[in-house]
Amino acid sequence: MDSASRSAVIIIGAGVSGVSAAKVLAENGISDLLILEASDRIGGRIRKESFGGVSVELGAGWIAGVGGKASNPVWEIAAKFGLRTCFSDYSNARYNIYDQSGKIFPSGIAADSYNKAVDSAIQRLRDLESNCIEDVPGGTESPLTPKTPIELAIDFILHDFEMAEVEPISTYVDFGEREFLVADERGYEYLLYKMAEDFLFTSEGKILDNRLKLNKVVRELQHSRNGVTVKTEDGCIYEANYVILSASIGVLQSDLIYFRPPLPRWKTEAIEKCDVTVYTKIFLKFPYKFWPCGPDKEFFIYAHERRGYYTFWQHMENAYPGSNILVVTLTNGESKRVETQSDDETLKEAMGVLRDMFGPEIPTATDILVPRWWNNRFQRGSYSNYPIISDNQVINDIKAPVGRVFFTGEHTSERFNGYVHGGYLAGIDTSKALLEEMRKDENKSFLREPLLASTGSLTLTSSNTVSSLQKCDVPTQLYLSGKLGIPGAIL
Ligand SMILES: Cc1cc2nc3c(=O)[nH]c(=O)nc-3n(C[C@H](O)[C@H](O)[C@H](O)COP(=O)(O)OP(=O)(O)OC[C@H]3O[C@@H](n4cnc5c(N)ncnc54)[C@H](O)[C@@H]3O)c2cc1C
Repeated sequence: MDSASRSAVIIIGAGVSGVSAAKVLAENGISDLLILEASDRIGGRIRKESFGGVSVELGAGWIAGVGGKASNPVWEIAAKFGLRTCFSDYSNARYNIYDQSGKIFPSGIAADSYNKAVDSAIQRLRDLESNCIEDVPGGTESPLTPKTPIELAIDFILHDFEMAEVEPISTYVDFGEREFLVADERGYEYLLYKMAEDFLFTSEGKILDNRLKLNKVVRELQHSRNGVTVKTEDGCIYEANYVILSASIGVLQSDLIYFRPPLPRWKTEAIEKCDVTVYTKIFLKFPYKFWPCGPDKEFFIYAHERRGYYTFWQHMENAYPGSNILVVTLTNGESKRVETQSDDETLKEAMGVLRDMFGPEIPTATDILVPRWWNNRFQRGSYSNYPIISDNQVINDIKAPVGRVFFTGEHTSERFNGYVHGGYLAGIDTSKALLEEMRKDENKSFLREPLLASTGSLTLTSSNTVSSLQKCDVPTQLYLSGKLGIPGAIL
């Protein structure tokens, strides 16, 4: 059992933000770091699994935001390491809408419904901006409120999928509107291993460095001006000068991690204000194809009177020809509902929908994979979703450090929250902010040397500042009196 070993920085979580944060620290000479990850693998919400003979992505699947003026950094890393991807063309999805009797809606009706839904969404946005209505699901009834199955299906596509959002999204504005599906047997997570290789000891594709500790569920963070003590579920205690916490917004909203002293109110209020989207991709394997194939048929939609009921479908023939796999995406309420039932029940429902669309003769899927992001206590959802009209203070408060605890993760990315590149860039930003803080701390310790020398007790160096302070009463008093060290106002 590890007990009270002390590091310069402990990073909690080895998703993309934790790994990118650690890499920046290592590149800046902070090799005395420790990564504590709750699960038995790195990657977090980037996660592949073998299914039906291929590698499927349970979490992030697309590199979103490609082809614009600026280059998406994740796209650059993918290109550098030759990750296999496949362009996703959503533009025809709205012309592949099936009703419950298996008929495809004529393109004119589909186009009219789509335009109506866009008008409705724009109107709603304007109303929200002028504070006419509260942003509640279902909102106020208007003639444009979706009611029929096709309207509900399009409304779902518009609002629950980023590809058809009506308000501009920084990812697409900055990096471009194209999206590429990762279709690589090594998985999207391969990029994380390649990033880790730069600063952790690896051999034959495995990370063997003991600065990465898996299966370490952090349950308590005790923080003070002197440092941070981290307690894990298995009873281990780690100490550090600083902590970077990359757990998701859903985890921060849960009671998994106990802060001592508790986080200040401005922090907890901001954390509560951010919504969590649950987004679930259900994979189904069939003995043979019975759906139309081809690039313009990759995505198809099922119109049902229940909004979001097995609405959005994708075949995997473009990514993995011959795989005979379909993917259906559920969100929020439907995701949570399905997470609580057995996979057999889910299979039955999905088959009912497919038989509506393609007839009673189609074969039953031979295998099903249902990820459970909501019930995963290390995730509690899929990604952050700030209110459309949100004030910048919320996100600033979410990412602001509390004393020696720094926060990172996709939810702390002002422009790209919800995306892999958001997590990646957030990790870099947080580490840069921490390095800046460490530099300030170092300068302060340099300034206080003559003062401390006059006490005749000890001289602090930048590397041992915090641990020495902990051991010595006199400088601790000076430190706590606010004359030295980090400002008292932080806590
Ligand atoms: C189903 C789904 C689909 C998505 N699709 C896309 C997509 O197509 N494109 C895209 O760009 N993005 C997509 N995303 C979002 C993207 O995956 C995330 O934005 C990104 O991976 C988040 O990275 P992160 O490092 O912020 O968090 P995480 O990946 O969640 O990393 C945090 C890590 O902290 C660990 N942790 C949590 N609590 C503790 C604890 N107490 N102690 C120790 N460790 C802890 C977790 O196990 C995890 O490994 C999707 C996400 C999901 C779930």
